[in-house]
Amino acid sequence: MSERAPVVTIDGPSGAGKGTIAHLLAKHYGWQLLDSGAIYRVLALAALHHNVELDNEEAITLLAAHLDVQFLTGSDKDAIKVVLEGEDVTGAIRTQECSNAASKVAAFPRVREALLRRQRAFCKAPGLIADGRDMGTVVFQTAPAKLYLTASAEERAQRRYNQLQDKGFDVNIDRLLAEIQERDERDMNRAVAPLVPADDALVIDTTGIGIDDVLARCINHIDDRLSAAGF
Ligand SMILES: Nc1ncnc2c1ncn2[C@@H]1O[C@H](COP(=O)(O)OP(=O)(O)OP(=O)(O)O)[C@@H](O)[C@H]1O
Ligand SMILES: Nc1ccn([C@@H]2O[C@H](COP(=O)(O)O)[C@@H](O)[C@H]2O)c(=O)n1
Repeated sequence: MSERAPVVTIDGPSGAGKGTIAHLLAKHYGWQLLDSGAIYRVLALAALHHNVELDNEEAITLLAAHLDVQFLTGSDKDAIKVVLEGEDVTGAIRTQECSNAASKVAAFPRVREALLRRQRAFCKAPGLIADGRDMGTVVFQTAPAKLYLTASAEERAQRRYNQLQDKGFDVNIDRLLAEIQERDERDMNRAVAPLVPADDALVIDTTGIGIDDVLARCINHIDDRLSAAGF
């Protein structure tokens, strides 16, 4: 990690609003953005493409160590293009199949180890907003400002339902809720880097709170923590 580039970590379960807030914060501060979930999603997709069994830790670790992925920012800074082995997979990594597969491969300790350096390389001046599950607890443990966003599983399922409906997908809310609960269970109870708030994270329960309010609370906290840390 570059010595003086500050990192803000945002962890939490699926649908808590991490990605939304991370993008807004990256824009607000003019910093780099790490969507670490996208790395696990790309790895899962690579496994599916190469017919690697999702329970084969050794083969998945090898894939992780050699993952040929690029995150490209074009003129529209909000849109990050994800390219796996030369193929644009920006949309393909967002399917429900890929979400579940990502959370399976993410449970392997050696896979997580193999992806650590790649994630830390995102930390560059003037600063980094890092979104994931273990950003504050493992990957950027010394970050000066840490956030943990959460919301009830029902609200998170409703948000995902609205998001998918807006995109024209026909979805079933009970199924979305079951998938969110299954992923929470796997992410929170795995042996390595389980999803928990870092001891020094500000936890925000966003149930019933709009995006603008959540953003304002995050900025207040970050500004306080950065100035306390001398940034
Ligand atoms: N506070 C909020 N109130 C209402 N809707 C929200 C709020 N925060 C985010 N959303 C909406 O919820 C959906 C999911 O948000 P987002 O993708 O940011 O979640 P996430 O935590 O990054 O999920 P994942 O970990 O699965 O990527 C989006 O459609 C977003 O606009
Ligand atoms: N730091 C992280 C980020 C993600 N994961 C796993 O990947 C899955 C997909 O993540 P999204 O944020 O894109 O939904 C997630 O369910 C986790 O299993 C992780 O382990 N660590």
